[in-house]
Amino acid sequence: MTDTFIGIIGGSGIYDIEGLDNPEWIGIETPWGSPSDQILTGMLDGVGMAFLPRHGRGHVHTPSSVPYRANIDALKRIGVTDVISVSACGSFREQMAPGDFVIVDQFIDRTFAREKSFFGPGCVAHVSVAHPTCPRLSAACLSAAIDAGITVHDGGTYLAMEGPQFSTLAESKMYREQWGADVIGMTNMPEAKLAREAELCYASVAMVTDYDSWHPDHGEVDVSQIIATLMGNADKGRAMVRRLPALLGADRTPCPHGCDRALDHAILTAPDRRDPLMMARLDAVAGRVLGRPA
Ligand SMILES: CSC[C@H]1O[C@H](OP(=O)(O)O)[C@H](O)[C@@H]1O
Ligand SMILES: Nc1ncnc2[nH]cnc12
Repeated sequence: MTDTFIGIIGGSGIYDIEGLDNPEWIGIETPWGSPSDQILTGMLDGVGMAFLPRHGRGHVHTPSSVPYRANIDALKRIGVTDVISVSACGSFREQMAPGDFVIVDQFIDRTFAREKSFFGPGCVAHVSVAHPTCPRLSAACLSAAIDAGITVHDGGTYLAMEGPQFSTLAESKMYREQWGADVIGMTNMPEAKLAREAELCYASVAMVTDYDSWHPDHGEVDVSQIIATLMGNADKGRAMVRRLPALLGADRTPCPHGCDRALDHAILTAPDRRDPLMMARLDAVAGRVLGRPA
């Protein structure tokens, strides 16, 4: 049994969370560089909480420039056990309307200009992301959203695009009609893959802000509309977060789905061929299986 420590990665429009006991912004450096910002830590109902604004306060990072590896490493390094992404997304489904939440359970990764792994030459590893989100953590998010009176959809496929431009009409139609995606955003990949490599449970709560560009009755997406929808629904996000500690509890049992043991059989590089510099960089992410430097 360990202590639950919930990490929230706040997306566009979410740069702070309220209501923490003993709140403190702390600066963390990682072998992968600086995270997007300092991390706000504190307690909520007796459970440790950490909040990291994905784009930084003041929104300085584009979806491509977000330091995804540093963000996940920093959360792991301070002891976070469960990471919840709260993001804005466009919807490909009539019934997933602006203001609704979607508990994402699958991804199509169309990003191409980002570092996608902690591993590499000198320490090669392959983890499974067949089920990229944690069912236990996702179920807690679903319950929290329902308890908060939010219209929430249980499951959905998130298409992660590179951006920063929104999709063309042809792309929007293809993702929706041929590829079966339900929502679209620019940030949950490689974040989810990196969380799996770091043996962190990861859930994605996506708030629908628009119908992208496919919908005949809605104009094309624009950023002011997205931010207006986000601001108009910010209380919902806060209400959901407030309920999470009670649902997850302070004492954490091992993940029944194995998220916290994802590296058990993943590392291929023979111990005597491992690069010591890589080993040092992986101290937080893979220390459980590689051993931590003395
Ligand atoms: C604000 S418009 C597009 C921008 O919003 C979403 O960010 P996040 O996922 O961090 O909430 C989307 O992915 C784009 O990065
Ligand atoms: N339509 C959209 N496409 C990509 N990212 C988004 N974030 C919010 N709405 C979006």
